[in-house]
Amino acid sequence: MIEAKGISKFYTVKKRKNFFRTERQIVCAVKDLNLSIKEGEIVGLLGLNGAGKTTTIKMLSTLLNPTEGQITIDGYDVVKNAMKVKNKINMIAGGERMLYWRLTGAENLRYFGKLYQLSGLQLEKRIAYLLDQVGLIESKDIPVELYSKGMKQRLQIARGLINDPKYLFLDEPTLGLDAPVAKQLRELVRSLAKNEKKGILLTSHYLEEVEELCDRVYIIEKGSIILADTPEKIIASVVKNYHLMIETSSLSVTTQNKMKRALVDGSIQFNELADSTSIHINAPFDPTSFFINICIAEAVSILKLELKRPRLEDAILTLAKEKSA
Ligand SMILES: Nc1ncnc2c1ncn2[C@@H]1O[C@H](COP(=O)(O)OP(=O)(O)OP(=O)(O)O)[C@@H](O)[C@H]1O
Repeated sequence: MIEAKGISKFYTVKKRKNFFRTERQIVCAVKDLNLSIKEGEIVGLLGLNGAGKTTTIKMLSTLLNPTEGQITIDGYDVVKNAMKVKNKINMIAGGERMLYWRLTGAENLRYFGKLYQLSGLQLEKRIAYLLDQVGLIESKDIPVELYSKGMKQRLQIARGLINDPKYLFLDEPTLGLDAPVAKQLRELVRSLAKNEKKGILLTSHYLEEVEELCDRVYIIEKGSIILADTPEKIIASVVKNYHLMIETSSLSVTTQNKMKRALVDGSIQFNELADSTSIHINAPFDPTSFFINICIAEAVSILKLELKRPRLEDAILTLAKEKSA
């Protein structure tokens, strides 16, 4: 398990005071942050620009030392045992960094494998396995500069897996990819966690991706965690607005009035159609079963039913609005 306990990071920056003088200023990028990632778990780290995500990932991946607090990976302190934990982790970033364009796909993996002291048959087997996993075996001898964006990103994934890390940090892994390629990558990420039991920390600006993949999500703001829970619970705790549309056989005024009275909290609107009525309900709870029961009791046939449930994006927008209010 990765565990961060009370970590903070302060940067010292020089600010120009006037033409002749600069003064030192302390920037607090991360403040007293607690976080954990278990094996087999996909954990999301969300926050607005400048919230402290990159700084947190850099500390978790040994690229930066925390100013305060402690991070352990399977019990090893990342500062005191940096070499030991480096073999347990790796990072995959979106975009086109971290690859050598003049080298072929296989040569890139060979180079990165050697950095992890892999060599000989063991390394060649690993390279072949990973190229096969990410669907690049046919293109292994082509220079990376001739790869498409999707191919480069798949090679990034293979590179991040070269040392068979137990924990992976994924920073915007589907950035700029077409929908089908992004979908394939999400499936691979899910399989790495569920089948290979890797612990994964994911940052992404695609909130649907986070909602779909993550078991738990941390929301970070100004360097501190303000919410930590499953996506469903975060949505339920922040957004209290469900929209239900039911199209039924034509409703009498009496039945409409009964429905109005039954809905104690929320709003209801009826639109008469040619042979039916469409009912629009806004409520701070999921009103589906409640209204189905009323329809059954009133012998009303349901022709169509659509529930628009709130999404993680709605929760993040609500939180941002609350903070700026
Ligand atoms: N090397 C640095 N020196 C000084 N300040 C820094 C440094 N790196 C980050 N910061 C500051 O720390 C804060 C957190 O930055 P960080 O890059 O961790 O946020 P982020 O959530 O990753 O943002 P983004 O989504 O824009 O990448 C910001 O105020 C940023 O300006």
